[in-house]
Amino acid sequence: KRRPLSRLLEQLLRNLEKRDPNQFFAWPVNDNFAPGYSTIIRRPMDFSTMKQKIDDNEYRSLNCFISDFKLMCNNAMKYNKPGTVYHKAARRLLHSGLKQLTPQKLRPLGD
Ligand SMILES: NC(=O)c1ccc2nc(N)sc2c1
Repeated sequence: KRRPLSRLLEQLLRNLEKRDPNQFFAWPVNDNFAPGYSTIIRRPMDFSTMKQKIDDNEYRSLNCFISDFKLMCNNAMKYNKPGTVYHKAARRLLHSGLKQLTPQKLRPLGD
């Protein structure tokens, strides 16, 4: 917790979770309610797993954290057909979440 990166990531995670009011991304997707999920999605990811990785100091950088966030959203856009509530929620979460994670001022300097 004391590590500066952990504190930052925990704050960012809380903000991302607020953008998922239906909690579609709160827990690992279960094959029982998502038929064939584990055969279609090779690398599952969800907010609870990201929280555990923060607590276990598994993220070495903000970029690693952002990669897991993108993975989680892209998994949902792969498994769920366009037009479904899940696909729409994933696309919306990805775009609004990235705006928070990579605002212009945070982007590396350069062209
Ligand atoms: N994150 C997801 O892809 C996701 C979440 C919840 C859910 N519930 C279903 N019946 S399919 C499904 C997919």
